[in-house]
Amino acid sequence: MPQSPDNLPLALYSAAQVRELDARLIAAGTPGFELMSRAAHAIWRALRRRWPDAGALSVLAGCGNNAGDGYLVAALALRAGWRVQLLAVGDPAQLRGDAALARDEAQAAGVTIQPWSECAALSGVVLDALLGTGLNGAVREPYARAIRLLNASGLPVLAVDIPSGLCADRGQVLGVAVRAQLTVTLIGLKLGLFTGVAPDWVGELVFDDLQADPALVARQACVAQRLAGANVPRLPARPRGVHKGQLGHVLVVGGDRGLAGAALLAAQSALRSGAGMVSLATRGEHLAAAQARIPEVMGFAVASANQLRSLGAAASVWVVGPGLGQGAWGRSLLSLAAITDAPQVWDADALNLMAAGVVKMPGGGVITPHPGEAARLLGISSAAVQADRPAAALALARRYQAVCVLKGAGTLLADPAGQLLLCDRGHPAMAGAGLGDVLAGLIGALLAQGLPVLAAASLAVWLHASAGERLAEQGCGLAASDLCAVIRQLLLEQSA
Ligand SMILES: NC(=O)C1=CN([C@@H]2O[C@H](COP(=O)(O)OP(=O)(O)OC[C@H]3O[C@@H](n4cnc5c(N)ncnc54)[C@H](O)[C@@H]3O)[C@@H](O)[C@H]2O)[C@H](O)CC1
Ligand SMILES: [K+]
Repeated sequence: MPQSPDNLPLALYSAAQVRELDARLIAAGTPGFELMSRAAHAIWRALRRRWPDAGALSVLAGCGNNAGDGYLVAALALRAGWRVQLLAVGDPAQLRGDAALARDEAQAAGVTIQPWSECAALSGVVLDALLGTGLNGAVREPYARAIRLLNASGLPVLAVDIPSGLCADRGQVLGVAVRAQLTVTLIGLKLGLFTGVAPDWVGELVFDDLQADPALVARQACVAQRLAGANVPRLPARPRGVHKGQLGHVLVVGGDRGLAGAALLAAQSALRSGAGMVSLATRGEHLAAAQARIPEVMGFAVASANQLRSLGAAASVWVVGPGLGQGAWGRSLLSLAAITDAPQVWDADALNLMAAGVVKMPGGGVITPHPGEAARLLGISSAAVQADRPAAALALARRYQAVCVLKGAGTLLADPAGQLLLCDRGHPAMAGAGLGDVLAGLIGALLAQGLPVLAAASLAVWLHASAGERLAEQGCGLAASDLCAVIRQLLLEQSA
């Protein structure tokens, strides 16, 4: 069965770190060619599991060790009775070291090496053994042409280690990339397989550690960690005698005229996620709706910062921004938040006003930008944010001395010290209105219940993405109130 996200390792590496790991394993006594042979067997197992009756394999081979993996898979397939064609996009004479050995072993097994050409007829399953972690820039010809023709062929593709053309560090397409149905990645997970645009190019992901010594792997520095398994924080167990006063008081500030829903969703989320008390500071005209929808929430009509002051003093956590708007009312309330010591979560228009230089969040809180808000906060384009999401998240965490939750497929969390976490749960159906408000309220509730800032943001992101995934896979709509209910269910499951 394909590995579920929780079966994958937690460490995410850069291309350079995986090369370091390769070198460490070789230095520790495992020959590079042995690693390559193990890689080939892992790829061949995954290929037969996914396409057991294909019977035919076309290998597109480059000139590095990624190609070496491909040559050895071609030999395994031929020995298993499959029809095999190996098309060399680069000059096979350029192969060096282990890759040259692999080429020679393939030829000895009867594999015929044909030069790739535009009119080469591919058939069966195609093995992308063109480029791996050695990709060093936009894909050059003739590799680019070969990749375009492969993508246009509609044939099933297994990518060796990483789809050719996808940057192993940032998950960006460098000119052109192979769109794979299955990627078999080796020795270490690359960050670029989970961030940027990778989820649309990698397909099903299978990992094989090539029997690497776990103690040696544990010593290898990584660039990020996945939020999964042991890495997902948990709320402290509640003593039987606990009362709501010990579970924090979240103050949600937002809901300008016509924008009440966002603030209500944030308040509802904070309440459903276990905060002891939740207050909503909003426009007076919204109070009736707020009380009707969530009677447990204490609603307060505030017209200016002065009316917010006493309310704010009673709160242990502020969630500022949902439906705040960027007018005088929102600016007035935000100016008080900016001088408040309580831990804060700034979202939506609070971030836009901060990007405009109106105010700055006190350090030590959480900012939750989507790529557009992140772009405004960094003064760059959204495309630039998406082109290097890890760098954007880390830059925002440093600039605002806050935990940055950079939302989107493969949500990233960065802290000012440079720690980077990635959540690979979620679902495309989550790209909708209101879900950011639910996340902001959820982070506030977990902060209010005593989790440290990064832990609260991490658990919230994981719960939010897992709940969205569970609802979407059940074919349910993603109404924010349904999401709150599943988040509560997940919290109960976690504490069971
Ligand atoms: N023992 C090991 O090291 C193992 C490695 N594994 C596989 O090896 C690749 C990494 O191999 P490497 O030789 O470092 O690089 P690549 O094969 O990815 O590519 C180098 C090759 O590609 C050409 N090239 C680089 N950039 C471009 C570009 N922009 N356009 C065109 N061509 C480019 C370059 O000239 C070289 O010819 C790793 O991914 C694994 O698949 C084994 O899996 C495990 C053992
Ligand atoms: K590849």
